[in-house]
Amino acid sequence: MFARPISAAFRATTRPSSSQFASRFIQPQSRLTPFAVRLLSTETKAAIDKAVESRPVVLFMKGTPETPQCGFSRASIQILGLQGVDPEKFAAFNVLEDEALRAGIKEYSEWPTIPQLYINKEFVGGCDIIVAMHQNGELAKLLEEKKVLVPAEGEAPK
Ligand SMILES: N[C@@H](CCC(=O)N[C@@H](CS)C(=O)NCC(=O)O)C(=O)O
Ligand code: FES
Repeated sequence: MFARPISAAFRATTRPSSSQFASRFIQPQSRLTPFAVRLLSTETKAAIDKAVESRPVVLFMKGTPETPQCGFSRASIQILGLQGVDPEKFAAFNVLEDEALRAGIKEYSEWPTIPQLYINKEFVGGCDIIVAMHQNGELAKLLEEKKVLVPAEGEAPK
């Protein structure tokens, strides 16, 4: 399932009524507050939960696997391809299609940048981590363990 956009779902669920609108934006008590301001709405969180659960391997990226719009997303998708991730077990979500997703995923994962990789609903990391895990063999081990690779010829499908 490559590049199935969830922007429609986001648009449908994140438009607030005027009364909801104010409550989405909690003002910090002071400029020195140690706590981050929470912007992630329940609706956006639910939509991201759904995206993360949609397939075993999920990449939030800029652009699509066929046409990445950033080198970090391109490198990440290339590595998943090189590793032999089964397209049936993979979904990509284009954050450039939805501002709520682009902002929301950063808070959801507590990670400030795109791309972001999830495997079996667990956040793995961004591009640097994907590259490092690709180089040190950890990614191959993880993908094998989670049975998300295209079966080798002659191997029974998992
Ligand atoms: N070092 C990062 C590189 C990714 C990165 O720096 N992404 C930037 C530029 S594409 C980003 O997402 N900035 C925030 C944004 O564009 O919303 C990683 O390991 O993933
Ligand atoms: S879009 Fe400029 S570095 Fe990713």
